[in-house]
Amino acid sequence: MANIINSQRDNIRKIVRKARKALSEGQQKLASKDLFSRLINHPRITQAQHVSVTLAYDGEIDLTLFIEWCWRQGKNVYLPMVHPTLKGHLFFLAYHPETEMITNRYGIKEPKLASLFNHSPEQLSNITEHPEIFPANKLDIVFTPLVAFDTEGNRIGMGGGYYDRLLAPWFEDRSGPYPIGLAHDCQCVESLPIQAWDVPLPEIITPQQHLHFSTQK
Ligand SMILES: Nc1nc2c(c(=O)[nH]1)N(C=O)[C@@H](CNc1ccc(C(=O)N[C@@H](CCC(=O)O)C(=O)O)cc1)CN2
Ligand SMILES: Nc1ncnc2c1ncn2[C@@H]1O[C@H](COP(=O)(O)OP(=O)(O)OP(=O)(O)O)[C@@H](O)[C@H]1O
Repeated sequence: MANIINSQRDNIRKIVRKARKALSEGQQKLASKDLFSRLINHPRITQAQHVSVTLAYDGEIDLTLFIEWCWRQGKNVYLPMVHPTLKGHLFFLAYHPETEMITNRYGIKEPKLASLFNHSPEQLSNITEHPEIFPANKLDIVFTPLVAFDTEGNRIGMGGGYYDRLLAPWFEDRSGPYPIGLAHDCQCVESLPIQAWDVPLPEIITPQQHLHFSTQK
C-alpha cells in the first residue's frame, strides 16, 4: 500500500514539476507580480518581523519582488540551508543584499555559513545552536515551497521531508512557526494521496487564489 501511494506521489510530482517548468518567462513574471500584490496586503504578513523564504528553483514562483519589499520594510528575511549531515533537516540563515551565497547539493543558492566548513562531520551532526543560525521556532512565518497541493491544504514537496519535519511541531500543538504555502495555480490537484507525516497547510497563496483551511489533526 505504501508503495502504491509513493508511486502515485512520484507521478504527481513529475506531472506538476513539468507543468510549472513549462511556464513562459512572461507567465512567470506575471505570476510573481500577482502573488506579490496578495502578499503585501495580508495582515499577518505585514505584521511579521521574521520570515523565511526560498529562492525559485525548478519552475517555482519567484519571490524576488516580495523579498526586496521585506528588506525595504525592515523585516528580517531568512533562507533555508540544507543541513550538511543531518538528513532531512534545515537551518535558517539571515538573507540580505550582501549575503555571501553558495550552491547546495540540489543546485539551489543558500547563504554560506563560513564557520561550518571548519567542523568535522561528528561536530556538524551535533550543531543545533550557532550564532549565525536563526532558531526556526522564532520565525513568524515560514513561506513553504511545495510541488503540489490539493483542495484540502495537503501538500507534497520535492521529496526530502524537510518541511514536513520543520512543521511537525506546528501540526502537533501549534507551537512552531506558522506556515503559508506559496505556489503557481497550476500546482493545484484535486486530491493528494497523503502519508502520516504530511503536514496540511492552514493557508496557501497563489497568484489567483488565497485559500484558508481548517487543519485538524
Ligand atoms: N526553492 C526551494 N528551496 C528549498 C526547497 C524547495 O523545495 N524549494 N526545499 C524543500 O524541501 C529544500 C531543498 N529540498 C530539495 C529536495 C530534493 C530535491 C531534489 O531531489 N532535486 C533534484 C535532484 C537534484 C540533485 O540531486 O542533483 C530532482 O528532483 O531531480 C531538491 C530540493 C530547501 N530549499
Ligand atoms: N516529521 C518527520 N519525521 C521523520 N521523518 C519524516 C518526517 N516527515 C517526513 N519524513 C520523512 O521524509 C521523507 C520524505 O517525505 P515526503 O516525500 O513527504 O517529503 P516532501 O513533502 O515531498 O518534502 P518536503 O517536506 O521537504 O517538502 C519520508 O521518507 C518521510 O518518512
